[in-house]
Amino acid sequence: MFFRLLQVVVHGEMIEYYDISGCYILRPWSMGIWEIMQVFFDAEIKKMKIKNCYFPLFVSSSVLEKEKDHIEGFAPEVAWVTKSGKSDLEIPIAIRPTSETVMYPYFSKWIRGHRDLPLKLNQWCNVVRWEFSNPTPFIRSREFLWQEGHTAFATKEEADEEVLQVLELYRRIYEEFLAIPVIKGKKSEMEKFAGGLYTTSVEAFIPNTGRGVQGATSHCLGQNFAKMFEINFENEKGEKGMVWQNSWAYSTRTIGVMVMVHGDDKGLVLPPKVASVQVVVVPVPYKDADTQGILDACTATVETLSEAGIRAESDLRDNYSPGWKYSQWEMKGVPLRIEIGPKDLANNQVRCVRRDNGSKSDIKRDNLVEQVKTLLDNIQQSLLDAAKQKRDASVQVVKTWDEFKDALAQKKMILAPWCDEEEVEKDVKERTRGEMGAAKSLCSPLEQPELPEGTICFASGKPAKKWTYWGRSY
Ligand SMILES: O=C1CCCN[C@@H]1CCCn1cnc2cc(F)c(Cl)cc2c1=O
Ligand SMILES: [Mg+2]
Repeated sequence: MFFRLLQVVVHGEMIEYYDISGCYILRPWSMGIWEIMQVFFDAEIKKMKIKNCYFPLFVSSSVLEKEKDHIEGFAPEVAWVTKSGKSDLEIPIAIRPTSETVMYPYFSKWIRGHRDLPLKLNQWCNVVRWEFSNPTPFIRSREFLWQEGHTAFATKEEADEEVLQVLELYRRIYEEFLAIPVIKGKKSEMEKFAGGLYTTSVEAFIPNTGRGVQGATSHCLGQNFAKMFEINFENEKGEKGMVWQNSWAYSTRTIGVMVMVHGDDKGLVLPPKVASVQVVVVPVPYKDADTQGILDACTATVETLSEAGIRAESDLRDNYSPGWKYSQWEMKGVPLRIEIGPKDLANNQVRCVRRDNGSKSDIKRDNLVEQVKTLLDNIQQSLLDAAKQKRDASVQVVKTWDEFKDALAQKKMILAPWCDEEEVEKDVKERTRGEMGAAKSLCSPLEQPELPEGTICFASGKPAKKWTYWGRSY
C-alpha cells in the first residue's frame, strides 16, 4: 500500500520527486485539491473573526530556544541557515518548524488590556522539519504546506469552546470534502503537544495497512506559552492575568490520507468535492462517422456543464485513442467520464461512467446538468459510505491483553478500556515493539461509549477510566 501510494501520486501527476530527499513538487493535480479545501476553511475561519497574517520564515536561535523543554526532542529536526553567500552568518537562523516562538513575542507586545482580546490570527504557509524517518509524499515530507491558527483569549472557557469549533471544521474537511470518516478525540498525556494543556485531533484509519493517521490537531495551550512569553493583560477590574491560548493546524497530509483511503488498482479516486476536474468528456469517433459533430458535441457539453459550475474538461487530443484516455483519466481519479460516440450523437445523449464503481448510464442531453450533479453527489456520498463501512469493519473492541494482541495482528483499530496512566501507555508501546512499529494510543473519543462500573483496563487490570483507540500509526 505504501509503495502503491508512491506510484499512484506520481502517475496521477500529483507529485514529482525532487532532487532533495523528503521534498516533493506539488503539481497542479494536487495543488488544486489544496486550494479547494483552503477556500472552504478560509471562509469558515473568517466567519469566526479569525484574521490571516504572515510572519517571517526565519526564527532567531535565541527565540527558538527560549524554552528548552518546549523544543527538547524536536531539536534534531530544526533546519538552520548558517551562511549567506560565501560568508558565515554571525548567528545561525532557524527555518520555522511551527510558529509559536515566532509569533508569541509579538502577542506579548500587542496584548496589553482586555480590549486587545481575543486576538485570533491564522497563517497559510510552509514549514520545515528535517525528519529522518521514511519520507513519504504528503504524509511525511521535510517541507509541507499548512495553516496554523494561533489565538489568545481572556478566559479558558472561550479557548475551550474554540478548540472544538475548529475541530469540527477539521471533521468537515475530512468527511464533507475528502469523503474520509474521522474520529474526534483527545490525545493522551504522552501523545499530546508537550507545550500545551490538552490536544484534540481527528483520527483517520487506513484499513489496507492497518495504521491510524492523525488528520489534524486543535490544541488548547492553556497559559503555558503566556507564562513563557509573558503574554499578560489587565482585565476590567484592573487585575493582571495571563491569556489562554489555542493553536490548530491541518496540512497537505490531508491529500495523502485521501489517496490512501480511496485509491484502487486503477490509481487515484478523487471525491468530486475536491476534484479540480469533476467530469472529463472524451470523444469516441468512428471511421466514417461525423467526427467534427462529435468533437463539437464534446465542446458544447463542457460549456453547458461549466456554466452550471461543474468543473468539466474535454480531451480532444487526436494522438491518443479513447481507450488510452479512459485509463489515463482513471489513473488521475476523475470522478465522472462522459463518452460521446456516433450513437450518442444520433440519440442526443451521452454515456456516463463513474470512476468509483465503474457503472455506466446513458443520459439525455436535455437535462444533462441536473443528472450530472446528482451523479456527482451520489459518488461523493458513496465514497464516504464505502470508506466508513471499511473503517468500521477495521475497528475491534477488546477487553483483555490477548484480545488486544490478536486485534493488532489483524491490523485493527482497537477500542479498549484504559486506566489512563502514562506508565501503562509506555508499557503497551514496549510490549508491542516490532518491525511493524509499536502500538500507540490514537485518541480517546469525545463520544465515550458506556463504561460499566468495574470495567478493568485491558493492559494493566486497574480500574478503567475511559475508552481509547489504539493502533499502529504513520
Ligand atoms: O500542531 C500545532 C498546530 C499549529 C501550531 N503548532 C502546534 C504544535 C506543533 C508541535 N511541534 C511539532 N513539531 C516541531 C518541530 C520542531 F522542530 C520544533 Cl522546534 C517544534 C515543534 C512543535 O512544537
Ligand atoms: Mg514531528
